[in-house]
Amino acid sequence: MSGSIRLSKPTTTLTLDVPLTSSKSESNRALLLNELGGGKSELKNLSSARDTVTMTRLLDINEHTLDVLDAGTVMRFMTAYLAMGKTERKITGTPRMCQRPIKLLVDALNDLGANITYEKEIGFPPLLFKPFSQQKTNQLTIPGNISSQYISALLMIAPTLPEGLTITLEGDIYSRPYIEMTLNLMKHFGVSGQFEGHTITVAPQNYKSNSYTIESDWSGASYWYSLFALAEDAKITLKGLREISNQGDHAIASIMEGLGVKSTFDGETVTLSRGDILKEMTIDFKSCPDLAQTVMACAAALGVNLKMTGLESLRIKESDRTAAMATELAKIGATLEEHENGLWVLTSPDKPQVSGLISFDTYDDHRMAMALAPLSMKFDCEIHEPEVVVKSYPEYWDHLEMAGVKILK
Ligand SMILES: O=C(O)C1=C[C@@H](OP(=O)(O)O)[C@@H](O)[C@H](O)C1
Ligand SMILES: C=C(OP(=O)(O)O)C(=O)O
Repeated sequence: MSGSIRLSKPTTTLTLDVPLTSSKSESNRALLLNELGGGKSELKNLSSARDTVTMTRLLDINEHTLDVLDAGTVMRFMTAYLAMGKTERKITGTPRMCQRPIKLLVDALNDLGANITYEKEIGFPPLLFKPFSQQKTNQLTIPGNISSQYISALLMIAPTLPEGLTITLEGDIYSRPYIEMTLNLMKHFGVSGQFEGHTITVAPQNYKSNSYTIESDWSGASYWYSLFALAEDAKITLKGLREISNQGDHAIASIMEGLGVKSTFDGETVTLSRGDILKEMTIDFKSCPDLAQTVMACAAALGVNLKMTGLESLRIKESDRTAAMATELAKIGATLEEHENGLWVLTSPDKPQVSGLISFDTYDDHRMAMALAPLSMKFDCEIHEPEVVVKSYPEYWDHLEMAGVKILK
């Protein structure tokens, strides 16, 4: 694929009839839980996402230095796993990964009895591991509003500790559905934990083998909701999605009702249909931060204004996502501004004044590329570095093409 691709809208009905990729969040948990349980579980429908390919590869090899590339879950989950190990190891990642904070998790693991140090800057990868000595405490306190991945990582290793673990979450709990996904999958593999108020307790227990079929990716499905909302004519059926899902991003189904998309569930299939579009929406993304870019781009193109909260964690993801979206959506005349107390306001143009090709940058961030691509239903678009999508949805451009989007490579 070249340095950029050009997208233009289909000349016939936009039609998707192939399965989505499956969830990298579920896949990466299932892989680690299987490893902790002796590696005998049958995991079906693992994601093709590079983050999952990386997780599989790193659990398989026995090398000193592990490179997670740009996969946040792999960095955080493997850090907890390696911290419990008996050998000296190192973990590193892309330059951006080495700017994503990890001190809260490292401090928590060191309090437990791990021996982790920083190779370069304190608080950031690369990390160096010496063998775990012995459990020093079974009580930890950690802020709940920075990254749920720290909490998921600690929970998954918790039952393997001789004294188990109680984690108290301080402050607001962000990305809570991801913590619940972790506990639900732990339960599937034979380990129970109690989440009451701000406290999660996991007693010492053994993981057991079990088979598990990974669900399709609701975050990946969000782009199809946006494509549907913006297309003149579309017929979209999304497969392998559960109405009662482990993934908090199934919230896209209710959010998109305000942007004119209704969902009808039938077994594991969701069919999209048209509804009314609101003029303005107020949305809290605290539980579903990965949906924010999709919803902002779609709303901007539909002329819907948004008042948003829960966007704090977007700054420390693959890119500084709020800054990146402000820059890119300005290209269709929308403004995204931060107000007091964590409020963000998207002011969308009534009729975007766009002439000619819009050229979108993607900031090494898969979700920038995937969230902006649906704008091609309304404008001719160019997407730079389209290969970034491999992180979570490698088939994205192929699926768009199959659905009828014209792609010039
Ligand atoms: O645990 C997970 O699988 C994830 C948790 C979320 O991160 P934060 O908890 O850091 O918000 C989410 O943004 C990420 O894509 C996947
Ligand atoms: C934030 C994301 O992933 P991670 O933190 O696992 O890199 C994402 O997929 O949007």
